[in-house]
Amino acid sequence: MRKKEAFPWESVVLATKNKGKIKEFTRMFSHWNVRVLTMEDDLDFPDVVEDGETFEANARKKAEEIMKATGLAALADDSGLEVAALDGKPGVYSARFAGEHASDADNNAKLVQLMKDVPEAEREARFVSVLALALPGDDIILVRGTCEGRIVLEASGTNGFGYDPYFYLPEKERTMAELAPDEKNAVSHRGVAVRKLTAELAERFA
Ligand SMILES: O=c1nc[nH]c2c1ncn2[C@H]1C[C@H](O)[C@@H](COP(=O)(O)OP(=O)(O)OP(=O)(O)O)O1
Ligand SMILES: [Mg+2]
Repeated sequence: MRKKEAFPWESVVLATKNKGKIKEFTRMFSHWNVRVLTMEDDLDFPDVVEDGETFEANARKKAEEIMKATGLAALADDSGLEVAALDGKPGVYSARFAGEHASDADNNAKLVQLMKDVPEAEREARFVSVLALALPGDDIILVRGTCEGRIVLEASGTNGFGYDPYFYLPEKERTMAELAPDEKNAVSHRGVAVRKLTAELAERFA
């Protein structure tokens, strides 16, 4: 059996309302020595306004507010898609690209609309995930993971969430939504960030 990763607290609460993220974190933390709680557990879970201009600012805000409300170590993820031909958009506005209450389908439709006249060779994009782990007290750890790919105009695959069906990974010759959960975690922005967080915790709390 795989050795459990050390975690300095007994529990961690996932400071997110995104079911796709919850699935991915739960899977990645299954070999951590920690109890993972979510908004489904009976916790005080306030709505956090994401008004920061950077992934770091929003991740920090989500983690700190949920840590304060629950009294538990809280892990937040602020993530999104940066498209080169769109000057890095939608970036921190990825969840609200097509409007305040936009669905993944609405956001993807807007992406395809804006990308359809961009030559295929110029469709580079990257996913970014910034994780903030707010520890009880004032301590906070921030890490950033990225994943490079290309935008495609036709959806492929049904795994994952968000922009995954339109995000093609040249080295895998598949979209993110065509990868199995463990394959996604091995290459994704979120997977990269989780491994950085593991290393940081090992260094600080060895
Ligand atoms: O692996 C991913 N695969 C596809 N799309 C992704 C991914 N990671 C982030 N994304 C997109 C979804 C959403 O449009 C935005 C995140 O927005 P973001 O505010 O961080 O998350 P959210 O509002 O869904 O949940 P919450 O803030 O409660 O964590 O980027
Ligand atoms: Mg959000």
